Parts: sequence; C-alpha cells; structure tokens
Amino acid sequence: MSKKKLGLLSLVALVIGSMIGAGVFSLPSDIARNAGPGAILIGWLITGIGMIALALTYHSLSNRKPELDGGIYSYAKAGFGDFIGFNSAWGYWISSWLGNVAYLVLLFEAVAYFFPVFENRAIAVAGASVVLWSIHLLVLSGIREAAIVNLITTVGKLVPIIFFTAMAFIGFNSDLFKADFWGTGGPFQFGSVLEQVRSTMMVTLWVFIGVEGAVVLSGRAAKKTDVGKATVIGLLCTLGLYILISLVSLGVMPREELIQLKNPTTAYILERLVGAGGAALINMGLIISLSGATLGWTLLAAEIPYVAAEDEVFPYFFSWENSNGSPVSSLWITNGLIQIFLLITLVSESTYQALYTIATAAILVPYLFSALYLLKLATSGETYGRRESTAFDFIISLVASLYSLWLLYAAGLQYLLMCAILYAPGAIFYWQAKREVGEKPFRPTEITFFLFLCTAAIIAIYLMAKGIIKPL
Ligand SMILES: NC(=[NH2+])NCCC[C@H](N)C(=O)O
Repeated sequence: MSKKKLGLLSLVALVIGSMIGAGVFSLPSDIARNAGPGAILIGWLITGIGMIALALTYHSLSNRKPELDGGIYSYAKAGFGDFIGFNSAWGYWISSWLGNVAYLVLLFEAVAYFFPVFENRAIAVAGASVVLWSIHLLVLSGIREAAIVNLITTVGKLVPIIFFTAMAFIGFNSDLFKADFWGTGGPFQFGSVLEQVRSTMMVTLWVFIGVEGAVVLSGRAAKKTDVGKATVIGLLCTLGLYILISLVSLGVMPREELIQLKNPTTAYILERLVGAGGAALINMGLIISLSGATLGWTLLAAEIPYVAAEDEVFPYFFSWENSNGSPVSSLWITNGLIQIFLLITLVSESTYQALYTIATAAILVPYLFSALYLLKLATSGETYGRRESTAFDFIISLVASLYSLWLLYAAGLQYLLMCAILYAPGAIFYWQAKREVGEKPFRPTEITFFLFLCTAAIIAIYLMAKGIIKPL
C-alpha cells in the first residue's frame, strides 16, 4: 500500500496505537468477571511473560528473516508450508474484521450515552453500518494512516485513561481490594484459582492484540531493525498501564457491582468517583479511540488478503487495486463480512464481550505458528549471529509457544469450535489460489489438518443447532 517509510517513533506510536483500542475501556470489569484480585495478578504475570516472549519472538524473526516482510503469516508459511501459512493469514484476517464488529457494537454503546435512541439495537446497528461504509469510502479514496490522526486519537484515548487511573488511585480502598483476595470466599484453593486465572486469559490477550502490528507492516519500516525495538517498547508501556488500571479499580467498588456495569465500564467507575462528568469523559475518549482504531484495523484487515494474494496464497482477485492504490476487492469483502456479522448480532443479540472473545481465539493460530517457527529455527542449527542469541531465541520461542498452547486451552472448547466454523471455509479460497498458479493444493499432512478442521466445524454446527452452544 503506502510507499512512505516509517521511523522508530512512528512505529512505536503504531504499536501502542494498534494495541490500545477498545479493550482497556472495559478492562477492569471484564477481567474481574470470573476472577478475584489474586487470580488477576497471576493472570497478568502469565500474560506479561507470554507477551514479552511473543514480542521478542517477533523481534528476533524480523531480524533473522528480514526478507519475510509479508508479516506474521509469512513466518508460518516459511516454517510449515503454504497451507499453514494460508491458515495463519486467514485467521489473522478473521480476527481483524471480527474485532471490528466488536468495535462497532461497542462504539454505539458509547454513542448511546449521549444519544439514548441508540440504546435500541436495530438503530445502533444502522448507525454502525453507516460508520462502516463511511470508513470504506475513505479508504477507497486512498486515505492512509496519517501521523496527525494517530497523534490525536492517541492523546484522545490516553488522557481519559490516565485521568481514570489517577482518580481510582486516589479513591482506592485497600480493604475492598483485599476482601476475598482469592475469589474463593476464603483461603487459596488451587483448582478454583487456576480456573479464575484461565478466565482472564482471553481478556488480557484481547487488549494486547496489535503487538504484532509493526511486524505485519514491516515492509513499511525505514530500518528493519526498528521493527523489533518498537514492538518491545510499545509492549512494556502498555503492560504497565493495563496492570495499574485493572488493579486500582478493584479498590473502588465491590467486584459484584463492578461486573454489573454497562460498557464501557470504566465510564461508570469514574462516574462513581467524580460524578457524571467522568462518564462523559470516558465515553468521549472511547469514541475518539474507536474512530482511530476502527480505521487502522480496516486498513490492516484489508491488507492481509491483499499481501497474501500477491504471494499467491490467497486467490489473485484479492490483489486488485483501484486507481488510488487501495486493495479494492479485499476491502469490499472484508467490510461486506463485517456488515453481515453486524446483522447477525442483531438476531443473536451478541455482546461486545462475546464478539471479541471469538476474535481473540481466532488469532491464536498465527501467534502459535510464529512462535513455533522461531523454535524450529533455533533448534535447526541454522547459524545466526552469536551462539548466545540462538540460546536466547530458543528460550523466548519456547515460552511463546507454551503461552500460545496454554491460551488454546484457556480459550475453551466452545470458542475453539466456533473458530473452526470460521476457519474451515478458508480451504476453498486456498484451493482456488493454488489452482490459479497451477499447483497441487493439498499435501497429505495438509489434508489431515483440513479434515480435522471440518470435523470440528461439523461438531460445532451440530452443537449450535441443538442449542448446546450459543452462536456468537
Ligand atoms: N479490530 C480489531 N481486530 N482489534 C483488535 C485489537 C484489540 C485491541 N488490543 C483493543 O484493545 O482494542
């Protein structure tokens, strides 16, 4: 897409900007929904270690393999072949646009604070559709992520969030925080606490999605080595902020009340602390944040199939550009899918939380295979730099792989099965892409993987039809 090259500072802004979107605005309650303070602390510890390992994995991969500039899917492809590569691109794409569905649903919950007509679901979906297609037109006309827009939305979202944290800090009541620290109504119990920790994992991951942003757009970096640095710096700043926000809130009101609040829950926590102005401030911040984030993720979502098509992994059709250089067919299909899912939310009444949980589960495939690729490189004896750096790569990629596997477990069967429904149809696109270039699509291992996906998808559809799992 854009030919302009980005420097380190812009890349850091891009990483923080693509990480902090909507998640932070309901973080305190989402994380506390099924977990007490003790479990939340452990959850952050695991997430912190896992995300740093994952970020360093991307750092190392971008240094080791500068030629793989198609982003996270190209690592899976280089390591495990075209079909796994395709599925990584596909999964990342699904996650990106489903995340936008979640964004649009949440956006109108914030708008409804100012204009209560949008409390009506149908009107909210209509409003969301108007926003969706306005962004579509902007992108078609060739709009790009502009530094000035990034700056405005970054300030616009950080100011309310930092103000929130400061106020919650002042209003912090340590007795509230310590009451039922282990969430068991009594002392520490391993089984219960493990389950609580597990319940925080999709929430803490959702707020970090985007950490790979600089890598996905690595073709745009002026200096390749900046990509990894920007990823790590952006991550550390954001981690500190998240931990603070989720902990201080637990000292402001009892957990039972916290989890009953409407989205964005930080608005109503702040309202408790400083009055109605607080809720208005947070809702404004969320609206500003979402305008930037939705645009950013639309650009990113449309870029994934486009790059993959240029690489002959997605059908050729996705690589079409219009005269402004926008990936026109990819954009239409991406936004078309968002529109369809907006309509589905109308029928199934799915919440922002349910939508982002699926978007989060969908990203696990690309994350896992990036980590496994570095693990493969580190154990293959491929000479790279000094011996210590290979040992280091081995450790970080091992931790990142274990973290990804733990996340697959933490996602839970219901969400994994639903992801299978979204992954399985991808094979048709892959088959088409391979036919176009006259290659044989499926090797035996790939067929096994495909059959596994189809079986899971069929089970999921059966369970949904029986009403055992709820669609979305
Ligand atoms: N539209 C998306 N796919 N967004 C994913 C990124 C979510 C981001 N970390 C947030 O907290 O909001």
